[in-house]
Amino acid sequence: MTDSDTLILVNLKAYPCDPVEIAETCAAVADDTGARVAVAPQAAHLAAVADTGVETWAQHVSPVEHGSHTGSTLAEAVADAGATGTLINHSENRLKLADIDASLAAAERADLETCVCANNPAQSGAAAALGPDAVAVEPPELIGGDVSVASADPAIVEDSVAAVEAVDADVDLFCGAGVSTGEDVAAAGELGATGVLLASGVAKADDPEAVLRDLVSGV
Ligand SMILES: O=C(CO)COP(=O)(O)O
Repeated sequence: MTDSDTLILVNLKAYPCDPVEIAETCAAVADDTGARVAVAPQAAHLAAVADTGVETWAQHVSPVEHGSHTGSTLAEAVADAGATGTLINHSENRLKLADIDASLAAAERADLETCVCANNPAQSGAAAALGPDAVAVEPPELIGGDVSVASADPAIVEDSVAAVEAVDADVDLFCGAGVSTGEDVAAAGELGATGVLLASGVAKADDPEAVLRDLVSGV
């Protein structure tokens, strides 16, 4: 990838890492290099992560408005905590079609950038039809593994780029699963992705800063 707008989105899932330490590292690497690096922590950590100055995303927003929705993740609350974007329909938090649509509406109401996750090219095209800012294709069988989607199954990325482009050329295509090196980021870019999602490569790393510096070298 050669575009400094390329997004490297670090999803901390529910890993037992220090979200603020990782956020500070991401902010420092982004400042030093001009790369776009964002962190998606647990909802309860959003404000602390956003306070570091790093671009902050939620992992999910609920398909609800203000009201009687105990246990929900309200888009407006996520935005108040400092998030500027949100994942929707992650492989580990799948939603029904109508709920993806309503979560997108909630995120848009709160002025959050949106990325809907998908398993494969057909789902990528379907997700694009709902009008998010981006779709992220992440084959579930490669999530958490050592081999990047871009090398294990490049056709999934290329076909998803084409499927999204055919539906709405304004929607970006990101990819994820097994991404952990600058080479992986560069390979994703060559296939047409304009961002990567990753988790274990940073959240479980002994030296997250070294991994992040390598990752941004592929932008
Ligand atoms: O699910 C992912 C990011 O949202 C990918 O996870 P890994 O980077 O651990 O494969």
